[in-house]
Amino acid sequence: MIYIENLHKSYRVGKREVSALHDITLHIPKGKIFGIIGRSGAGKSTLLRTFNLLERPTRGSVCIDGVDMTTLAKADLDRTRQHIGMVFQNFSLLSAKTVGANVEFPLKLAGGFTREERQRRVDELLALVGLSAHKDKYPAQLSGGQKQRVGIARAIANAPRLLLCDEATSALDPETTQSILALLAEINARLGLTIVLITHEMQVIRSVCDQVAVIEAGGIVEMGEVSDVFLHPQHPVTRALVAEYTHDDGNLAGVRAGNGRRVRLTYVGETAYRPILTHVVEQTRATMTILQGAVSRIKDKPYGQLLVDIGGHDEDVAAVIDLFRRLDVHCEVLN
Ligand SMILES: Nc1ncnc2c1ncn2[C@@H]1O[C@H](COP(=O)(O)OP(=O)(O)OP(=O)(O)O)[C@@H](O)[C@H]1O
Repeated sequence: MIYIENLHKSYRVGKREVSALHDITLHIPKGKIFGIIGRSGAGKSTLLRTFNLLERPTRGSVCIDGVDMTTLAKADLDRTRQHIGMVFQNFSLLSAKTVGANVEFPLKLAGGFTREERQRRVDELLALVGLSAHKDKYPAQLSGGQKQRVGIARAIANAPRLLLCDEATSALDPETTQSILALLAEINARLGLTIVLITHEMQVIRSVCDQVAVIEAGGIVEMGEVSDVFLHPQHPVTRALVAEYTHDDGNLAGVRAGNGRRVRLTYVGETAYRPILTHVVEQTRATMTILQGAVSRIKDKPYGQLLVDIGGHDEDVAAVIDLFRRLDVHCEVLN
């Protein structure tokens, strides 16, 4: 649905040309939630803003549903933009207008609706985001999470095909963040809307995204299904972002264990519910010490990740690793 090819963006700062994005190529399938993660200054906002041409690329193409946005004349671009919603970190609500009027605003801009039609649509949208009781309040009377719900209702008012989220949860506390992410997931599932979000938090990616691109210094360094990238990060930047989230640096300085092999075990799907550790301990002669572990979910998929120390004779340790692999457990030997 979205194809970005060989995209470059540079800014002129004084006499210097500063490159913000270089050679970005990515494909986002229809109906998916696609996350772009990176550190501050990596180029996330610039990249997101090229999707609706708020930033015009210096080179390259941005094709949405077969139309290269960079080739559109102003009137066509304005029309196409009405099918691309955007949600902002600071909500960007009109403070002098009520919640209802904020959501109605893009419908008025688009034109073609009667007053009654607009009111019906506003009521529908406020029900969808759980704010029916707040229609006549002003933004200042709402919590951050409620403001973002208004921002989302406004962004999807014209039934866009694509929703761009610019750090939509960065200003919110962890609990509110989860409720907003759940709302985005629900909208994605119910309306089949493609969502592209940028974030600096792996937690956001893990909770809702299907696919992810990791961006660093204006280039994509790793991209793929979230379960692959999160559980088997390859690039140092991705490894660091995952390690910050899991508090797992692979060394666990200060944790004392035997002199065995330190192994990271990763398993996804149904395996997460099976008593595999008991099975392996019963079947082999090695000892096993759990140094760190988590059983959680990547979007809807359960996974487990354990750091263990496996002690015993070399052949016993090898037998354990072999048995884990036969049980579909990914083993990464760290020492
Ligand atoms: N209008 C501009 N003029 C000059 N340089 C810019 C401009 N906008 C962005 N840049 C530069 O482009 C690079 C990418 O910036 P961008 O805002 O896209 O990063 P980011 O990953 O979104 O960062 P953050 O998470 O801090 O918002 C940075 O080096 C930034 O200084």
